Amino acid sequence: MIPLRPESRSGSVWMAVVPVSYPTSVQAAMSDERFAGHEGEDHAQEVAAAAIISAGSILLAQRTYPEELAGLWELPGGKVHDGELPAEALRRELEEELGVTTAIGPRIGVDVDLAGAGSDSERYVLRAYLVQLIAGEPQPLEHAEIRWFTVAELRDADLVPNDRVWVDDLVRSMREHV
Ligand SMILES: Nc1nc2c([nH]c(=O)n2[C@H]2C[C@H](O)[C@@H](COP(=O)(O)OP(=O)(O)OP(=O)(O)O)O2)c(=O)[nH]1
Repeated sequence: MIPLRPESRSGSVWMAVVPVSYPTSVQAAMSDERFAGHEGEDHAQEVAAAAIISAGSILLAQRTYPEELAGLWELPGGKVHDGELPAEALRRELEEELGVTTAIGPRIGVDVDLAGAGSDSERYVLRAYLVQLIAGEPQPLEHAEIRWFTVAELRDADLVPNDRVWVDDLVRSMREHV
């Protein structure tokens, strides 16, 4: 069985979570990303990843491919398609990968350059967003497994290499959402 929401341990209530409104400045910054970089040759496609944090734990997903990443843990998410906003793409990916409805919040951590993430010659940049679960019970629809990690477990986890730079930022957010 998949360990589900960490609140089942603490007994606190999850189902009452409602979408949050983010400040206009945050929304504007997120919208602007669709147009960022289109001027020059330096344009990078985005991979959007979700930091789903609750009761001091974070939901990670175990990759099945490619071979060098199989078995490692990542934030669920995926590539932003042409014409999509990052938040739209992330909501779509989380519906596809976990079967949940989500609200996408502000960015967390630094941008990570992904060398050769695609089969094409595109450059990719990986970005993480704080995300709230709105409806549905997360399921591993496209991953080997999903699991809630405590701070200690996250520090010890076999993360995909690119995500390791985010650990301190994730821990800070986990401590704010206890
Ligand atoms: N989703 C996700 N991808 C990550 C993370 N860290 C990291 O290096 N990546 C890399 C792995 C992949 O090279 C790329 C994202 O690919 P993906 O396979 O998740 O995205 P996707 O579903 O849209 O792509 P595709 O397989 O359909 O082409 O970013 C992370 O935390 N989450």
